[in-house]
Amino acid sequence: MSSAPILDARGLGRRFGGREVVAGLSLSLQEGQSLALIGPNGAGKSTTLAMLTTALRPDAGTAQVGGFDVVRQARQVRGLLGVLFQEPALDERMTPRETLRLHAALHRVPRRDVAASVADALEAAGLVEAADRPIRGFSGGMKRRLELARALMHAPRLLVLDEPTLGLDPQGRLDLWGRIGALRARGMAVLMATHVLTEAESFDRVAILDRGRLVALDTPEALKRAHAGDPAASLEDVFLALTGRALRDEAHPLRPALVRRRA
Ligand SMILES: Nc1ncnc2c1ncn2[C@@H]1O[C@H](COP(=O)(O)OP(=O)(O)OP(=O)(O)O)[C@@H](O)[C@H]1O
Repeated sequence: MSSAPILDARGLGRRFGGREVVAGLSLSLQEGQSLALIGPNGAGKSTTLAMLTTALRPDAGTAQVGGFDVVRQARQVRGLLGVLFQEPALDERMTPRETLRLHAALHRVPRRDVAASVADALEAAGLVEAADRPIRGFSGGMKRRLELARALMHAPRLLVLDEPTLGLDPQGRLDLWGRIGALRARGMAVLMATHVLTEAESFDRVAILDRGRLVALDTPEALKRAHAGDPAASLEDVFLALTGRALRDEAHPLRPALVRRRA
């Protein structure tokens, strides 16, 4: 049981309006490992994460988290996941304390533990002083820290991040990376989709997605050796070698994904 993967997806697929957006996608992740999903806009990264986190029903294949099926056992799956979506998901009229209390209630944290667990999360997020102020006036970095602390409150076994540093200033990015790095060092499994290839470099394995298909999956070093012929190459070079197209390293501020509503 201990060697069972925390995440196991086989032949996952999804269509929108007859168009295959994700096709035949298989990947797995062991406890304590990290996997970065990279690919250009529209490659299917967010759709993949939405299926793996039970937000979207796959129309082909299967996926399990901790041995639970993402479609038939969605509630158990959600209990094992901490998720940071691409688009901030906070009610800005609420305060951090209210937000964390609500999360504790939704995840059935025992009543006697709620105050301590909210206090720990506020401390971890560096939001003790701002705990009772409406989120509305917070910086992007403060909101992200709150979302991360909330995602970790129910001690998830797998943290799923969709473009976690999108929209953050350099200091906010650095701060968030420090936090995610510390979690990885403590053995939390992390699955992340990103455009920022330098952020994927430090992950145990990198999956390259292009037009909904997995084109390579290996350690960053092995990908560079095999596809760019040079261990000093960048993941950008690997993507270019595999697809013949460049992949921009910078997150675009006006990406359509930010304004699109997912069905
Ligand atoms: N609800 C939807 N309805 C119709 N098409 C969709 C929907 N969601 C995603 N798509 C389409 O599926 C394709 C993959 O989108 P997805 O958001 O998964 O890609 P991505 O790799 O995450 O890109 P980005 O980095 O821009 O978010 C895109 O062409 C997108 O327009």
